[in-house]
Amino acid sequence: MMVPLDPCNKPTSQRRITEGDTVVVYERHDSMRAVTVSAAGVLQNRFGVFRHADWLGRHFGSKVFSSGGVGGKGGRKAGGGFVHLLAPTPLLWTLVLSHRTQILYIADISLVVAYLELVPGCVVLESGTGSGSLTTSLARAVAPHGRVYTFDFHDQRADSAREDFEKNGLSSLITVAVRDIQGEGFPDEYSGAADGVFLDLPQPWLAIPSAGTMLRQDGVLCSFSPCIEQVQRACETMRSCFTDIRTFEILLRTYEVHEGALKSATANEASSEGSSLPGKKRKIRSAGEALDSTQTSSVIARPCSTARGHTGYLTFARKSVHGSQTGATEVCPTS
Ligand SMILES: C[S@@+](CC[C@H](N)C(=O)[O-])C[C@H]1O[C@@H](n2cnc3c(N)ncnc32)[C@H](O)[C@@H]1O
Repeated sequence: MMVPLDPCNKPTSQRRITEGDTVVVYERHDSMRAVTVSAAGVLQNRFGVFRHADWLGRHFGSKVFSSGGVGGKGGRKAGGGFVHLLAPTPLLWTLVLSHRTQILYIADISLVVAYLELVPGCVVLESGTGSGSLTTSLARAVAPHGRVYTFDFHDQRADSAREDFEKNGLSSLITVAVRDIQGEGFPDEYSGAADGVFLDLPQPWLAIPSAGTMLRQDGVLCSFSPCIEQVQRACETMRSCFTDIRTFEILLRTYEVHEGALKSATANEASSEGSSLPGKKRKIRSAGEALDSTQTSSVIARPCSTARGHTGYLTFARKSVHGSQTGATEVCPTS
């Protein structure tokens, strides 16, 4: 049985792994992969050899040890490598899915879900489907009674996305169709029925009039574009039947959190080291410094040296009763 991402199913803590489930094998935050569990399956990684048979019946979230370090089911011997077996939530799925296209990541996805005001029961139209990264989070937001209708003009991408949704138990929430949305617009049958429309297309301005027709009054459109020229052109088109047009760029700063030996220091010294929690007295240690009696082990958070930079611009607009603004459109950062 597959493990649905549908949040209305049992909480992850109550679910046990069975044959055919997709699990996210987690080594660390930047090293994980999706694995389909089969009784005869074996996973080999830098931590050793893991037999899927040892995973069956365990709760999602379990820590499991490699065969070399396993003493019976669930047992542990010193030196055995381990991984965690996590349920494929939309967040994790975005990190492990196979990239058939560029995808949206969780920072942009979070803003999309919030700004489209998605709640259970909503109807969302999306194009293009791409690798289904955003679609998976849209589905969770509208579950259990809502629906995501997603369109891509590329047959194979549509097929692969459909297979992924099926595997993740999302078929009841997502319909995938092949259609040239820039050329033909969204199907008439959804006219006025969409609570939200999302576009990740090379020429979104071609699909915006159709998006306006699909949205219910007050519904929200979002267009994702990597280039500001595309944003400018999309905004110009939106002005005829949308209001409250706003563009955002999300630049995410992540921190590495790890344990280390620390030396006594004042708050000022600590902030010059780039530590978080300003104003609190804490202990720090420079690299290579020897341990002394003032040092303790503590958790350190530092900004990652490689931060993910620009992904794209998210432009949101609300369908208005009386659109048709005049004048030129200019997109520039607010001060
Ligand atoms: C960047 S990908 C979308 C990625 C997606 N947002 C995700 O998070 O996985 C853009 C997709 O738009 C599709 N596409 C491009 N032009 C299209 C059109 N005219 N109609 C429908 N889909 C189109 C492409 O085939 C591609 O799969």
